[in-house]
Amino acid sequence: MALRLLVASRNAKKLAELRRVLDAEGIVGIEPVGLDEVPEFPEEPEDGATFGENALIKARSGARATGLACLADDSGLTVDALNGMPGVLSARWVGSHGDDAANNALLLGQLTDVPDDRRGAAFVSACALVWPGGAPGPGFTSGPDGAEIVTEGRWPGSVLRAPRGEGGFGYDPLFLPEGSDRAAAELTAAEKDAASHRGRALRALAPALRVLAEQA
Ligand SMILES: O=P(O)(O)OP(=O)(O)OP(=O)(O)OC[C@H]1O[C@@H](n2cnc3c(O)ncnc32)[C@H](O)[C@@H]1O
Ligand SMILES: [Mg+2]
Repeated sequence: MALRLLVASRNAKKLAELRRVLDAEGIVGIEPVGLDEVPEFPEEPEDGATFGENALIKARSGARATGLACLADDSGLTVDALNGMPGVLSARWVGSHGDDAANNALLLGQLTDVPDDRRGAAFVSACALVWPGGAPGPGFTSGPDGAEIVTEGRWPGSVLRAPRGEGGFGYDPLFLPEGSDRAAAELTAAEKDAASHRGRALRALAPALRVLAEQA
């Protein structure tokens, strides 16, 4: 029987990306389930100082509430000219949560006077996997809600001067990946997954997911 893995995100587009990369990795014996398929549980504030801390907050609370192995991503855009911000505040840069258009407009405004050679930025994703009852073993350490592992992926690039493209979500229309002549929002889903911070973090987690699938 396949092991049920809770993929804990309230962001539908992020969730779709996580599911897509999991699918592409072809890990046999894991069945991803969404938050809408488990009984509701209270959300904990994402108040960590780093992406890794926040990813663990989400994955630990999902695992604790459901008893299922739980995967969570915490991610954002770090902009050099803003000393790494919006960073962990990316989803709520305007103050309220999850308004992509307003976040993008604010970021563009903040960078109006920043010249092209200082518009460097990177997307960062931390993916955390928490396994209740799991043994610390290859890659896993012991945490309060089970064995756990955190991986990180980075996608370097720069911030454009105007939005481009309709794909992806969040800051994708403003992000020009290094070596690309198209914005992240102009890439196909497969192109984004191959290069993105989330794709990289999740692929780094694949060996641990295979261990989990085998021992279930
Ligand atoms: O916490 P969950 O429920 O997973 O959903 P969320 O949208 O709140 O996710 P985060 O707390 O990790 O915040 C991530 C924000 O960073 C931005 N972001 C992350 N990954 C991105 C990507 O691939 N493309 C564009 N923007 C991204 C976007 O604004 C997200 O809302
Ligand atoms: Mg969030």
